[in-house]
Amino acid sequence: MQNDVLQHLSSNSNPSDPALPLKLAKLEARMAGKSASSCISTARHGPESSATLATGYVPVVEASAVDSDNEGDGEFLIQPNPQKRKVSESTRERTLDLYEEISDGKMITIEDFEDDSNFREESSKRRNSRGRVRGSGSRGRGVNKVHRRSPSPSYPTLANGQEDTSLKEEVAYLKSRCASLGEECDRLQQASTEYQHKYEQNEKDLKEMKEVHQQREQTRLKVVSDLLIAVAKSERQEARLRIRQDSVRIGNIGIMRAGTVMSEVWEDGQAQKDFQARLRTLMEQREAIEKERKLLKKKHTEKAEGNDVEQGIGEEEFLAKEEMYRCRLLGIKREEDAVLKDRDRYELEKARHVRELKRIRDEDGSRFNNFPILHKRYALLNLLGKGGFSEVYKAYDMIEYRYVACKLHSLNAQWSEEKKQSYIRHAIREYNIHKNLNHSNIVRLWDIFEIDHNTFCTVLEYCDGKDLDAVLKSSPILPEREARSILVQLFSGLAYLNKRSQRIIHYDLKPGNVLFDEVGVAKMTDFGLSKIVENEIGSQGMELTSQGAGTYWYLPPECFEISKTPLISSKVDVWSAGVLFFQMLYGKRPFGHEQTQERILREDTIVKANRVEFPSKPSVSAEAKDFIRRCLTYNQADRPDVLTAAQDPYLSYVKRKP
Ligand SMILES: Nc1ncnc2c1ncn2[C@@H]1O[C@H](COP(=O)(O)OP(=O)(O)OP(=O)(O)O)[C@@H](O)[C@H]1O
Repeated sequence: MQNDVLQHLSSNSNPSDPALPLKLAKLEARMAGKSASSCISTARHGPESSATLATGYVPVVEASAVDSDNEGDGEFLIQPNPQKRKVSESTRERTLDLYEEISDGKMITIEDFEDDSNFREESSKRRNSRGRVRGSGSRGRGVNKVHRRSPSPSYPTLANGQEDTSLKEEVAYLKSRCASLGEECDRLQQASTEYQHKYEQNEKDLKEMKEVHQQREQTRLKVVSDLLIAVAKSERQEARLRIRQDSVRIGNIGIMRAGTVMSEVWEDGQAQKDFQARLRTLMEQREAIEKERKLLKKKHTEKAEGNDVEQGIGEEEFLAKEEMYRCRLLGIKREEDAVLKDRDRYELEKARHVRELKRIRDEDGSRFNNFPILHKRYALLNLLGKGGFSEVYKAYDMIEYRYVACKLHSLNAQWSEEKKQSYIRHAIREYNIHKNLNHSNIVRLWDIFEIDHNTFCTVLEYCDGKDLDAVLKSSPILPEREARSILVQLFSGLAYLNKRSQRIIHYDLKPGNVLFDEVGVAKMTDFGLSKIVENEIGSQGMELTSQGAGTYWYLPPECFEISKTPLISSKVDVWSAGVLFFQMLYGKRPFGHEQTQERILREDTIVKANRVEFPSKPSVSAEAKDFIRRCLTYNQADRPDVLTAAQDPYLSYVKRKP
C-alpha cells in the first residue's frame, strides 16, 4: 500500500521539479513513521530506493528530524536537539489530544491526520487503554464539519515485516465511524435546516401575531375609549340640559357690567319668586284674618257694653268665630313654616346648582375638555372640579381597567421661573409623602407624569361619592351616629400616619379634603401641607415653617403663635378632627364660623378659642361633647396626640366591661 502511494504520488508529481524526490522521501517517512535519515538516504538514492522502506526497517530517530521542513540545504545533517524535542513533544501531545477529540466526534479533519501513522499509533494506544466503548458511545455528539478524502495510508510494519493489523483495524474503525458520523452529520444538517426553517417561520408568525395583537390592542383601546367618551359626552349633555332647566327654576349666574368692570351677579329663578309670592299671599291672608278678628272683637265689645245691640255679636258667636280665626292663623303659620323649609332646601339646592354651574363653566373653559388620552393610558372624561391651581378630571385607566381621578397641575405661564420651581418642588414633596401611603381611609396616589413644560398630572384613586364639604352643603347636620362613623375612619387613617417609621402630620384636615368612595368609605386626601416628623421629637413638637398656610377654622391656637416659631405635632390633626366633628353635629364650626379667613387672623379668633360652647340643638350625647372637648383642648401639652385620641373609648365600637 505504501508503495502504491509512492507510485501514485510519483506519477502525479511534476518531473521537472527537482525537489520532488526529496519531498516524496519526507512524505514517505511521515507516512511510515520512519527516520528522516532513512528518507534522506531514499532521497539521495533516488525513487527506486523507496522500495527499501517496505523491508522492515524500524526507525529510531529524533522526532525533530522528521519535523524539519528545511528543503534547501540538501545535506540533511540532522543533529539531535533536546530543546526542540521538548517543544515538539508537547505539541505532539496537544495534537494527539486534538486527534482524539476529533475522533470523539467534535471536529473531523481527517486529512490532517491520516498521513501521520505515529499519531494513529499513539492515539490507538491511548484509546485502547481507555476502552473502545467511549469511542462508540460518542456517536451522538455534535459534529461540526466533516472533510473526507479517500485515504491512502500506509502502515508501519512490525519487526517481522508484517503490517500492524491492529492499526488497520483502527483505521477501518475510524473510517466506518467517520462514515456514520458523516451520515449523522448529513441528517443533523438536514434537521438543522428544517429547524432553522421552522424557526424562521415561527419568528415570522410571532411577528405577525404581535402586529395583530398590537392592532387589536389599539382597536380595543379605541373601542373602550370611544365608549367611555360617548358615555361622558351624553353625561355632559345631560348635565347641561339639567342645569338649563334648573336655572329657570333655581337661578343663574349673570354678568353685570359697571363701566369697564364686569362682575358676576346671582339672578334668582322662578322658585325664589314662587316662595316670595307664597309668603306674600300667606302674609296677606294673615293680615286679613287679623283685621277680621279685630272687627269681631269690636262688635263683641260693643254688644257687651250695650252700645250696638243690633250689630254686636253675642258671646257664643264671638268665641266660635274667634276660635275659627285662631285656627286659620295657625294654619297659615304652618304653611309659612313649610314654605320656609322649602326655601331652606332651595338654598342647599342653589348651592349645589352654583357649584355645578361653575363646574360646567370650568369644564367648558378647560384645555383638557376634548377627551384626550394622557400618557397613552388615561382617557380623560368629565371635570370633577377645580381647585386653586388644579383641575381634577374623572378618567379611565385603560391599562389597570379602573376609574381614576387625574389632577392636572398647571403652572401659570405668567409666574416667574422661581415661583414655578417652588410650585413644582412643593408638588414633588407632596407626591413623595403621598405615594407610599396605603390605607383604606387615605386616597391612593397611583402615578405622576409630565404633560408639557407647564403642566403635570397626578393620578389618584377615584372617589365616586361627594366630598364632605358637598355632603355638609346639602345636609349641614348629620346624625351623631353617622358623624361618629366618619370620625372613627378619619382617626384610623391618622393613626396609620403616626404608626409609620416616617410619621406624618396632615395639617389640612377639612371637609373638602375628606372624600367618599362609592360605598361611603371616608378617605383623607391632599397632602400638600403635610409635615414629615423627621425624628423623635418631644411633646412640644417640630417647628412650623409654613405658618399662614392652611384653613384657619380648622387649625389649633399653636399655629397662630407669632412671638416665636410655633412647635407643632400630630395634635394639630386632633384639633382639626374635633372641629370637623363639631361641624358635622351642629352644622357650623365652633370658632369663627361666620368669619372670613382674614377676619379670623385680624381678630385673633382662634388665639382666643379657650373654650368650646355647644348649641342646645340638636341634641348630642355627653360622650360626644366630652370627646370634642378633649380634641379642642386649648393647651397643646394637655391635648391628646393622634394615637391617644384614636384609642379613646368614644371611638371604639367594642363594648367595654365596666
Ligand atoms: N380622588 C378624587 N376622586 C374624586 N373627586 C376628587 C378627587 N380629588 C379631588 N376631587 C374633586 O375635585 C375637585 C377639586 O379638587 P381639588 O383637590 O383640586 O380641590 P381643592 O382642594 O379645592 O383645591 P386645592 O387643593 O387647590 O385647594 C373637588 O370637588 C374634589 O371633590
